[in-house]
Amino acid sequence: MSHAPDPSPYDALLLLSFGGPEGPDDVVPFLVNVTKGRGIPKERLKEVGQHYFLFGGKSPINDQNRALLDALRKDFAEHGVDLPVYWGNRNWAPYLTDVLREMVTDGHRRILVLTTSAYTSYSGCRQYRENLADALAALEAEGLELPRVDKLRQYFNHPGFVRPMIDGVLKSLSELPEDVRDGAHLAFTTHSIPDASANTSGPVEGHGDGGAYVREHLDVARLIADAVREETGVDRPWQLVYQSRSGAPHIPWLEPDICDHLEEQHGKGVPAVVMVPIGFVSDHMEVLYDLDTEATAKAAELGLPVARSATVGADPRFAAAVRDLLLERAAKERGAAVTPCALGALGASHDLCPVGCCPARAPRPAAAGVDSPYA
Ligand SMILES: CC1=C(CCC(=O)O)c2cc3nc(cc4[nH]c(cc5[nH]c(cc1n2)c(C)c5CCC(=O)O)c(CCC(=O)O)c4C)C(CCC(=O)O)=C3C
Ligand SMILES: [Fe+2]
Repeated sequence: MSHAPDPSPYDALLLLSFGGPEGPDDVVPFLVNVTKGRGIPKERLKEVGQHYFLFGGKSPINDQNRALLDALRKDFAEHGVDLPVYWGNRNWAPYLTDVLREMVTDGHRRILVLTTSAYTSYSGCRQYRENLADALAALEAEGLELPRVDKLRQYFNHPGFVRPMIDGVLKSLSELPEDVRDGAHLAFTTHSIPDASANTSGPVEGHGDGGAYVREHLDVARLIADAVREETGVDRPWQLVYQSRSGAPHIPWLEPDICDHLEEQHGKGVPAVVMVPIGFVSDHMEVLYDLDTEATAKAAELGLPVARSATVGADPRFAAAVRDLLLERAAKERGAAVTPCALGALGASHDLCPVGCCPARAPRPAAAGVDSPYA
C-alpha cells in the first residue's frame, strides 16, 4: 500500500518571484519594468539604481530563488511528492509569461503558484495576481488552451516561516557583544507601503488602521519576540518599523523608518538593536542595501551596536512548509477535511481573495481570486 502524499488535482507548482537584474546592463531596464505606471520619482530611481551598481549590478534574488527551487525539489523528492516545480518572475527573466507558456506546452493543466511574498497587501499579493492574469491573457491571445491557476495562501504565520526567523534572532543576539546582549531591543522591519495601501489591505471588513498588512506583521513580530523571551529568559522591548520607502514625499507611507528608529533608540540609551527583516523571504537587495549597508552605517555613525538576523531563504523548514501548504490546498480542492497550519492570533489566511481585498488604484483583472476572469 502506498502512502505517498497526494498533490492532485495539481500537476505543477510555479515559484513566482519579483525578479532582479543579473548584471549592470540589466539595472535600468529592470527598474523600468518595476515602476511602469507606478509614479516613482526619477530621483528615487537613480538612487535605487546606485544600490544595485554598488553590488556590481546584480541582485542576489535570482540566485536565492534558484536555491529555493533546489530546496523545494529536494524536499518533494525526499517526501514522495511527485510535482514538477517551475520558476518565473514578475519583473525579470525568466519572465512569468514565458514560464507559464512552457508549463502549458509541457501539458500542465492545474497549476499552483507559490509567491515569494508572505503577507497581505497590494504589492505582496494582488499585484502578483494581476501579473498572472496578464500572462494568462497573453497565452489566450496566442491561442493556447489556458490552464487553471490557483495561488497558495499568504504564509506569514506558518511555523516553517516563523521558526527559522526565531533561530535567526537568537543567533544575532549571540553575535552581539556580551555586555549589550540582554539590553538589546528588537526592531522588526518590513517594506514600507503607502498608508492608503496598508489601510485597504486584506478583506474589506478588516480595512482601516493599517489593515491586514500591519496586523499580520505585528502578529509575527509578537510570536518571535515571545519565543526569544522564552528561550533567553530576557524580556526585550520590540517594535515594528519600516524600510525601503519610495514614492513621492508628500504621500504618507508607513513609519517610522529603520534609520530614524535607530537614532531614536540610541537617543533613549538603548545599548544595541537586532534588526529582524520579517517582511522578506530572502536576503535580497532591500536587505543587503537598506539594512546591511544604509542602516548599519547609520548605527556605526551613532556608535550603536546592531546585528541583522537572517531571512528564511532556502531553509529546509521553509521548503517543508511549502510542501505542507500545497498538500493542504490540494486536499481542500479534492473536498477532503484539513486543518490549516498557522501560529498566532489571526488564523490561516484565505485561499481565494474576496472582492475588494487589497484593491488597486485602477481596477485591473487579477487571477486566482473570487472575481477572477480565469477560473
Ligand atoms: C511590500 C513589498 C515587497 C515585499 C513583498 C514581495 O517580495 O513582493 C517588495 C519586495 C521587493 N521590491 C523589490 C524591488 C523594488 N521595489 C520597488 C518599489 C516598491 N516596492 C513596494 C513594495 C514591496 N516591495 C512598493 C509599494 C513600491 C513602490 C512602487 C509601487 O507601488 O509598485 C522598486 C522601485 C524603486 C523603489 O522605489 O524602491 C524596486 C527596484 C524587490 C527586488 C529586490 C532585489 O532586486 O533584490 C523585492 C523582493
Ligand atoms: Fe519593492
